Amino acid sequence: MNKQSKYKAFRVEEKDGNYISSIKEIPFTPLEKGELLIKVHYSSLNYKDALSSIGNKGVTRNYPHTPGVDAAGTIVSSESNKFKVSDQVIVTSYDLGMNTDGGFAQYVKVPEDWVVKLPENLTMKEAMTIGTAGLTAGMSVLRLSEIVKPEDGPIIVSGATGGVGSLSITILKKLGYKTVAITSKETEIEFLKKLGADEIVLRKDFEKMDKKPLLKSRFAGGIDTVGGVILENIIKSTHPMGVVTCCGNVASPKLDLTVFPFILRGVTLIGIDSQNYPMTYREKVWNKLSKEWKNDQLTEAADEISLNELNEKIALILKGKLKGRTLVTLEV
Ligand SMILES: C=CC(=O)SCCNC(=O)CCNC(=O)[C@H](O)C(C)(C)COP(=O)(O)OP(=O)(O)OC[C@H]1O[C@@H](n2cnc3c(N)ncnc32)[C@H](O)[C@@H]1OP(=O)(O)O
Ligand SMILES: NC(=O)C1=CN([C@@H]2O[C@H](COP(=O)(O)OP(=O)(O)OC[C@H]3O[C@@H](n4cnc5c(N)ncnc54)[C@H](O)[C@@H]3O)[C@@H](O)[C@H]2O)C=CC1
Repeated sequence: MNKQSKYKAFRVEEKDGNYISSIKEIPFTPLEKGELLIKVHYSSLNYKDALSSIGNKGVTRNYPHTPGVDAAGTIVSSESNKFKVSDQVIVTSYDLGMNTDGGFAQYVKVPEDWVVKLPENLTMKEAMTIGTAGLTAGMSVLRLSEIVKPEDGPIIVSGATGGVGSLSITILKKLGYKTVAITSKETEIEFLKKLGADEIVLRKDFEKMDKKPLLKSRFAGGIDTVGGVILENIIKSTHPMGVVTCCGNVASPKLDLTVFPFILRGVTLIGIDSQNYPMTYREKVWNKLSKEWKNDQLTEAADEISLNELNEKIALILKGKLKGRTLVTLEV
């Protein structure tokens, strides 16, 4: 690698409290022991990247910064004993795209401990169609399936047209669960049915605040990606001994609940944290995503954009207007 050379990145800068993004040329910095330099072929857009790009200090403390919690690429330089030059790898979460420059760039520099070998049955493009959203969906379904089985009843999924929601529906379908998808997008009902949703519930009918501590029990479980009143209503509508996973806060980080769903119905609430998910489980989920959970439909439906188009898509994801997955190609 020529020390003088630079690489392109989608860079967010802070100017007088405003956060401005543009494509910049960044100089390479030397690798430390245990680090890898990866030439990124694909990244993908996750909600967290949008938060990073608008200056959410809970995600990124210091700017200038390159967002992108996902990257798939080829190792071009290695100071690691675990990986060698030419290995094809995936990096998702840990600190990538948060306070470490992320995947919206032609190169990323990461510690070896964050890296997963690309599973045999996945291309880099497929891996990034899955990305952090798919890993989170996989973790959610895996945890849920340890407690409730398909014969226990339907599973409700919120934020169903989004990255985590849509991938959750496809995995649940593969495992034989009946699914109920919550969406505000009446135009996407066919999309959700094609993914495998058995029933659609409109968001406006599910986000009404109800002071009652329990609602009629309707679902064996839930995969919630939005938080707030929708998560409250899912928990209050879950069957005895059912389970709800919680990973997101696009609607709200708040929960206003009583203990009754937990102590009168034995409902379990499971928090999902993909960022620090241990490597052993991470590899297990990636292997399932590459084999029995693999879904070609979403790969085909994914939108593919370049770094130049990121700003436009970030504005849409923040408004809840994106559907499925958005791949970012760094291939030239
Ligand atoms: C792909 C994944 C996702 O999409 S996750 C969802 C998107 N992410 C977010 O919305 C992040 C939101 N985070 C925040 O808004 C803030 O971090 C906060 C409100 C949760 C906390 O901010 P605050 O300023 O109140 O906390 P401190 O920085 O003072 O920290 C307090 C305490 O918590 C620990 N902590 C902070 N952030 C995290 C984190 N992301 N994961 C785990 N732990 C966290 C922090 O280390 C402090 O503990 P201490 O023992 O004192 O070090
Ligand atoms: N805990 C973890 O490890 C992870 C958490 N997340 C979180 O999960 C959530 C979903 O992430 P993605 O699927 O990447 O985002 P996304 O933008 O692709 O999907 C969000 C979905 O929620 C819907 N939505 C938006 N605003 C809403 C509202 N007010 N009420 C109800 N629905 C609303 C959108 O229409 C969309 O269908 C985000 O909060 C993200 O930060 C994502 C990945 C990992």
